[in-house]
Amino acid sequence: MSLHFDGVALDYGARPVLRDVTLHAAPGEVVAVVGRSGCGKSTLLSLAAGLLNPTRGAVTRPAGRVGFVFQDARLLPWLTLRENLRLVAPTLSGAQADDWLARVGLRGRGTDRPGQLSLGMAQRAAVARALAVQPELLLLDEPAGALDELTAADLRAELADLLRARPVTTLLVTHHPLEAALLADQVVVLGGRPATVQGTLRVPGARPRDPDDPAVAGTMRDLRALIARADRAAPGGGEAA
Ligand SMILES: Nc1ncnc2c1ncn2[C@@H]1O[C@H](COP(=O)(O)OP(=O)(O)OP(=O)(O)O)[C@@H](O)[C@H]1O
Repeated sequence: MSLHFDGVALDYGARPVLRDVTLHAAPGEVVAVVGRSGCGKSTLLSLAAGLLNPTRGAVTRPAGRVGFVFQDARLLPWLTLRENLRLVAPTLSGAQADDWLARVGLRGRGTDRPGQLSLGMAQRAAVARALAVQPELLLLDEPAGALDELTAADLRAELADLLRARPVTTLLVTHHPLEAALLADQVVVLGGRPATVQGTLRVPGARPRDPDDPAVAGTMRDLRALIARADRAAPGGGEAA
């Protein structure tokens, strides 16, 4: 099922945040959204989740469940990993929950509590929880943002494999050009204040992609050029600008 933003504007009270945002994610497609801090990426995810309504324009969302992964795992510390999964997917048996954990490299950890995990393991458990609901839409908000680079690389590889095994329409917010180049089919660059779509890039090559593939480096170059052009076209577009 697909996700469509058509001419979407969003104001918080009198404050315009997004203007004329159009993007389309076909069924099973991964669309990455990159942009400077504060430009409205989380707002875009809230619109995609149906937690906010656009001020103007239309958001057409897949009917069905939504899986979320945030920058931090947000597991309930007093529950086991198995119980954390079953809290959001109550129809799962304990064995099925363990199976999801095994798919993200956490075989045999179902009875652990979040406090027993490293950051990277907790983040993988959050991915398992998001996918265990069998979502029609997956929303990833900087999923590797809090991880060191080696752990982030593992998580990205894990996500790439999972999304190939079971494609889900996905909106991925990231600051990281490599993450977009590895995981996305399409990258949307947001910029300006209020933020508009400054450009869209189709990422060549089938997923999963090898980080050492020269095509991935080429995508990152193109993406950086697009971001730099967006900065010139819409200066002052973010808190970091
Ligand atoms: N509930 C709200 N009410 C008013 N303003 C808000 C609200 N939520 C966010 N904003 C403002 O809207 C703008 C966009 O915020 P948003 O969190 O969507 O940006 P972002 O690109 O996700 O930022 P970051 O990358 O730092 O997470 C910011 O200027 C923020 O201060």
